[in-house]
Amino acid sequence: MKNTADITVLGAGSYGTALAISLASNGHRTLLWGHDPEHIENLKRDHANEAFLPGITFPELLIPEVDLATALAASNNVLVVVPSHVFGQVLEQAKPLLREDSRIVWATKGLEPETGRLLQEVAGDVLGDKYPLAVLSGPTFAKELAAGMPTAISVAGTDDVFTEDLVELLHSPKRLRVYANDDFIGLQLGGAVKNVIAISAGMSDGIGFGANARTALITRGLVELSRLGEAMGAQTSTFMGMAGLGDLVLTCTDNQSRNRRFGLALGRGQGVEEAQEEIGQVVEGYRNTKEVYALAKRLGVEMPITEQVYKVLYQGGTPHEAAKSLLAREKKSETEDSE
Ligand SMILES: NC(=O)C1=CN([C@@H]2O[C@H](COP(=O)(O)OP(=O)(O)OC[C@H]3O[C@@H](n4cnc5c(N)ncnc54)[C@H](OP(=O)(O)O)[C@@H]3O)[C@@H](O)[C@H]2O)C=CC1
Ligand SMILES: O=C(CO)COP(=O)(O)O
Repeated sequence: MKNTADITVLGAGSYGTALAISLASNGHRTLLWGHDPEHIENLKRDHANEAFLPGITFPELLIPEVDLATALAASNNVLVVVPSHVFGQVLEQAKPLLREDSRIVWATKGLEPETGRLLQEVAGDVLGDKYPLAVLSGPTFAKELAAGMPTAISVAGTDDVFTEDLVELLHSPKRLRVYANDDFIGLQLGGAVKNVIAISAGMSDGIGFGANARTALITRGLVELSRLGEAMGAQTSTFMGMAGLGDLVLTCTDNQSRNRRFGLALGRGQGVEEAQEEIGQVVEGYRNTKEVYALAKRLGVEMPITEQVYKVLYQGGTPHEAAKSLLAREKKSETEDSE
């Protein structure tokens, strides 16, 4: 009995812990696995994750676990919440320890480094097509979720029963609305591209531009996301929902976003490395700008904001030059799609 759980969460950083708190608050026994034994000892001792979510006490049903085999044997529902650059590696580690009936969902937002593949492709590559897969995506700052503040999120995947079960596990009439969605690709892409646009919004504010510029970036960022989504087989209507417009507005406008704060620092003249170090947590958009830009080029999709963020992060461009280039673009119709 001791080792059974309703769900196991892999990744004991800010978002993995917040989701584990939310699930346990819903009355589900939740194992939270992390790879650092000292960190997990601290979680057990403090009944809180003081390193990532200070001051938030764990519900009783949240159990920190350091042994991956124990964590994966405890439940067939496995929620992966590690940064995208270690996603494949963590699945490789998990693979020999999974159960026959395991089902895998992730809340990681990003693409695979170097290849730019969607995480569904990475999961398929590592695990084959035996396990149901799903993704959670939407505007959800870890701290607010963990504090039980009202939040909404979307879930989509390969298996309707799994998607519905995830809605049941996560949904709370008091705190968390969970929308089922059938656009697996769109939800993943929205979560990756919004990080890049949040960096651009941060840069704009860091330079000292105002609400007009920020809003223009969000709006045209949404157009870039929709164009890329269309080229990849997503449903463009998805991007008017939680994983598109929702997450863009959240991360482009609020300083809880690490991607936005990273952009702010760059806009104020800090270097890329210094800005990342100062944030001290994962800034998915840093790596993912490279992947999103490469993907857009490969598919022939025009993404001028993404291109400018890429130039600042990887080609020595400055935020001022990026702004100048965007403003100096050819005049065009707002609804024109190809240019
Ligand atoms: N925070 C948020 O509000 C939200 C985050 N997300 C997404 O969730 C994902 C995780 O982000 P978040 O929790 O915020 O990041 P954090 O930086 O807060 O935490 C990342 C965690 O992953 C751990 N980790 C790193 N490498 C490995 C590994 N190889 N095996 C196991 N664990 C590892 C880190 O451990 P260590 O510290 O030891 O390196 C750390 O505990 C990202 O893709 C992010 O975009 C999505 C929505 C909201
Ligand atoms: O994805 C997030 C909120 O939905 C978190 O954003 P950051 O990774 O920019 O902090």
